[in-house]
Amino acid sequence: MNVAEVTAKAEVLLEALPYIQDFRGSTFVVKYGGSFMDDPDPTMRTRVAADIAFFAACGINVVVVHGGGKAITRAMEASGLKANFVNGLRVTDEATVAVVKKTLDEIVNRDVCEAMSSANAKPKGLPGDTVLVCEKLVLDDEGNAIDLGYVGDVTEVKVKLIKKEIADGFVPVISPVAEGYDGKPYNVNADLVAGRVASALRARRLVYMSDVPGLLANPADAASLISTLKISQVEELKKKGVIDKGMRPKVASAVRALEEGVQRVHFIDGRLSHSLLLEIFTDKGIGTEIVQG
Ligand SMILES: Nc1ncnc2c1ncn2[C@@H]1O[C@H](COP(=O)(O)OP(=O)(O)O)[C@@H](O)[C@H]1O
Ligand SMILES: CC(=O)N[C@@H](CCC(=O)OP(=O)(O)O)C(=O)O
Repeated sequence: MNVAEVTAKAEVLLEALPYIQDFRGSTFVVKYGGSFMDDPDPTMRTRVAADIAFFAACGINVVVVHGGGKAITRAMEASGLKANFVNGLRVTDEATVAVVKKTLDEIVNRDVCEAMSSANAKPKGLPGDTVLVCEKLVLDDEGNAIDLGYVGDVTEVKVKLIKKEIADGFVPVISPVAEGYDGKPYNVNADLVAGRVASALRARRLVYMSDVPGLLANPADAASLISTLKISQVEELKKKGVIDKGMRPKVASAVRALEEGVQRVHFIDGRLSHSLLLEIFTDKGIGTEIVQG
């Protein structure tokens, strides 16, 4: 390696220094997206896990919430059940919620923890219904009455239990299931869980990783990235159909988290090598940042 190459490497490290100094002791919540986790290339998951290990080594308290929508749909099909979504949320009857819980806790959570262990990130898998309480979801994101079956809306995050794991040096890895007031497990959209967990922990950063570069003005055109989205622009983009499908719960929970005190919310592409590190530790982010205003 010549001097210029060595210097360039040092410069990259130094660019991260003020961020590392500033973020030490802060809490980040990372939504480990369902879609990109499904990629057949396992190195994708390992790279994200390495980024999380990097944060943890810098003294940042990372909490992971994972999805698993595609894995659930596959497991439903294998059981002869048909997946059906309303505004990005899965219609969940009694047979479906059993498949959801089994798939998330026994397959996806284990996979995420394995990827993190291989990057020495010290994961601690937490079935969501051990740390999240919910009521049945009865209103959609427009305030209209809705009945999706066993779909919950998180009302309590057991912050003490999560903080205890962090204090013991673990990265909590939470599945998107919550315990209802009837003691039964409910299916909760993972983006909504990530937002509620971030608010409850007063996180400094909430990062949603998915399989798109961020929020796109035209979902069919990857080059149409909206770098900064103000809360005041959300309604219009919803009316135009730009914020649709899986983006609806993502944007709704991002807005709510900001209103509840989370400092910044990012949407980034989990398929892109080390997008998490680049978004947080460099001067120019790469995805969509959602801000107050
Ligand atoms: N304006 C938009 N920009 C980007 N993606 C969009 C947009 N509108 C809808 N989407 C869809 O949202 C999906 C991401 O949400 P979701 O399926 O819930 O992903 P994940 O499971 O990774 O959280 C994208 O794959 C895309 O199909
Ligand atoms: C109520 C609801 O829709 N729950 C989601 C939970 C998993 C999830 O959100 O996974 P992704 O992040 O991969 O989409 C579902 O059943 O698909």
